[in-house]
Amino acid sequence: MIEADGLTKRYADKLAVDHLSFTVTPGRVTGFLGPNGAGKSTTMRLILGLDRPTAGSVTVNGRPFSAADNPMREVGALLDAKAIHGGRSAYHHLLCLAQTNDLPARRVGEVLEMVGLTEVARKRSKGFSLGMGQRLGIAAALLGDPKVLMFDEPVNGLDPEGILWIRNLMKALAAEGRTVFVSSHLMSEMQHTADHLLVIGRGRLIADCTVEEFIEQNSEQQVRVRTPDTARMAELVTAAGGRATTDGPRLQIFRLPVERVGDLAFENNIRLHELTALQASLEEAFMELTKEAVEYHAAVPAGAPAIEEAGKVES
Ligand SMILES: Nc1ncnc2c1ncn2[C@@H]1O[C@H](COP(=O)(O)OP(=O)(O)OP(=O)(O)O)[C@@H](O)[C@H]1O
Repeated sequence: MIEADGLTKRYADKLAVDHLSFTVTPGRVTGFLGPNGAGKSTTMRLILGLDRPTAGSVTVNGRPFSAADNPMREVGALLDAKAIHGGRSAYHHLLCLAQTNDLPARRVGEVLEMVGLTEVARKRSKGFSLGMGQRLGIAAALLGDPKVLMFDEPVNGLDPEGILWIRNLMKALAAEGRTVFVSSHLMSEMQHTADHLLVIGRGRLIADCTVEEFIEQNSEQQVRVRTPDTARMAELVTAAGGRATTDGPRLQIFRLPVERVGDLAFENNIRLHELTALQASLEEAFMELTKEAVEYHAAVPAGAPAIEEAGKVES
């Protein structure tokens, strides 16, 4: 369990983390989402006692992490996968960590097996690919068999197979009753991985809810219909308080639930060839919610077409 209470971090005139209060509970994957520069890494560093808060506090299993008797048994963290001595083999890197943290040497073989690095364990990690480096970082995090795991952007730069592996690992660790806290700016990834979401923008908490609640609360439901009578259907939608845009034989309908659209067609004897409820993707809901909180916006070239309706998924 991780509990933050009014957690705040200021660097000179930059408020990186702004009065964050949240609880990360065991048994589920909690996704920590926010655009670049939102304060995710700073928050994770504060949790691990690598930085001191300007105000507020954060505890791991009820105590500040700096007070932990055996830190690696309590929290396993993957912050920067490249922070490994490249001249050492994966085996020696882990053995060294085990010895300095009073952990049994047999754990080295066990975690190497868990992350699939047994065959290359005696090779220097300098030659490791990005994915192998991530696996080694995760092996180190698992070494102390901790109840709390924190991963900062673990899928960055990984191929689809590596992403799937990390996703399944996180779910399995949560299913064992561990607290799994994972940051990402990839919404689509969190949609498949997280049970619960903490969303931050400019250091502030802007959502603390399940993935389903997040989409429901932050995206507009839309309905798509295909009908030979688009003009009449569009009129009825407008009269009922909705909005419709035409796309050939299809209508995209906003502000009316799918049941209401179906009833309107039925009551007015309009033939429908399609009636589909569209739910915005997590990506879209996230962009909508954080658009005010993004630090740096790219300038849109004058005359560039607006991109709309991207990322809709059928629900
Ligand atoms: N040591 C530091 N000194 C000064 N400013 C810092 C320091 N560390 C972070 N910041 C600033 O604090 C803000 C939050 O940064 P942080 O790295 O926590 O964000 P993030 O959400 O992890 O972003 P990203 O996804 O880009 O890694 C940023 O504006 C960053 O520039």
